[in-house]
Amino acid sequence: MKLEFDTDRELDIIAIGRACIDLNAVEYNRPMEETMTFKKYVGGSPANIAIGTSKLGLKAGFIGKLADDQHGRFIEQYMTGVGVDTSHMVVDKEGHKTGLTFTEIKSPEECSILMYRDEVADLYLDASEVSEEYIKKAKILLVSGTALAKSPSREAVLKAVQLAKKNDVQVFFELDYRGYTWASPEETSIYYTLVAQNADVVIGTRDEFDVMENIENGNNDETVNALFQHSPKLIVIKHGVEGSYAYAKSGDVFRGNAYLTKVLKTFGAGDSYASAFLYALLNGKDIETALKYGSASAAIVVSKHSSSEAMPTVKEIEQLIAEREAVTNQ
Ligand SMILES: Nc1ncnc2c1ncn2[C@@H]1O[C@H](COP(=O)(O)OP(=O)(O)OP(=O)(O)O)[C@@H](O)[C@H]1O
Ligand SMILES: O=C(O)C[C@@H](O)[C@H](O)C(=O)CO
Repeated sequence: MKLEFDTDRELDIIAIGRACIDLNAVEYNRPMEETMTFKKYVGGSPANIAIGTSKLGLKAGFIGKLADDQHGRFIEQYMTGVGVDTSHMVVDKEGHKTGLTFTEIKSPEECSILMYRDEVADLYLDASEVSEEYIKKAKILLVSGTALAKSPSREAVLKAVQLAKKNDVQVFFELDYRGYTWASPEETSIYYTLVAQNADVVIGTRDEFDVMENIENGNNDETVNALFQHSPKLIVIKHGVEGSYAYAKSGDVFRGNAYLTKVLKTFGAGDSYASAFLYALLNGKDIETALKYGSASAAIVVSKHSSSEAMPTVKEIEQLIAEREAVTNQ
């Protein structure tokens, strides 16, 4: 099964949401309390996906709000440098700051993030800063769930979704749940459900779908059956190193296996997976193949230090898939 896209568009994907800074522990395999040095990268799930898809040769754009400071300028320069169209990244004029994420790498299995996101510029994106002319240039609008956490960013995203639907831009919703910015589980569930029901494709971890449904230990079949009553035609549910499942509205279910690797840290897996999954779908690959691209891309990123800078090339992804298939076929 393949997804069809309008080929007559200037951009492949526009991501909307946060572009921030990751500060990744340089001395890893120790707790944050003992970590003295951090390396700076661009971060924020939708920014990572825009960077990842751009490195794979897609034409990616971004809608977001940056702080009017050195960090904001670093993000804009980095994203432009890797080929992302930053023409719709607006600069905040009210003194809001860049979101920071410190990452703790205690061991390859035990990683966590510590977010500083009070009064961050990205959540001040205003609906008036979302342009229909820009959105209609894209094949895909990629929405990050965290951008729904607070107004005015929430309304900006809802407007972007409305404009995408009006202009036949496919809406991909990455649940991307970061508890820190949300007021309550009920509020998250309401906005996640609203956007998921209006999306064409929904991607998230099992835990994130539980957040959407405001339940514990949810069941994939029940989740997808409920969403298939609405707009979605494809739903991807990720289970970490256990792999992922893609459910199509037709009833087909595809399994994506993780590629085991020497893991340095686990964060960045989801964003690299989404980038390569999108790349493969946009390049006419079937869903089974797209799952392999996503898993291979994630395996490469979890073996490296960053999320954004470590995003692989198509050649690296295809090489990893070919190597693993050669071993399996022996
Ligand atoms: N330890 C691992 N080794 C190899 N591949 C992995 C590992 N963890 C995750 N992956 C791959 O990445 C995909 C997405 O991972 P996961 O379900 O952890 O997403 P996520 O929670 O959104 O990621 P993140 O930690 O970046 O938020 C998995 O389906 C799998 O293919
Ligand atoms: O999404 C974030 O804001 C932080 C990311 O940039 C970080 O690299 C990560 O956790 C990716 O999963």
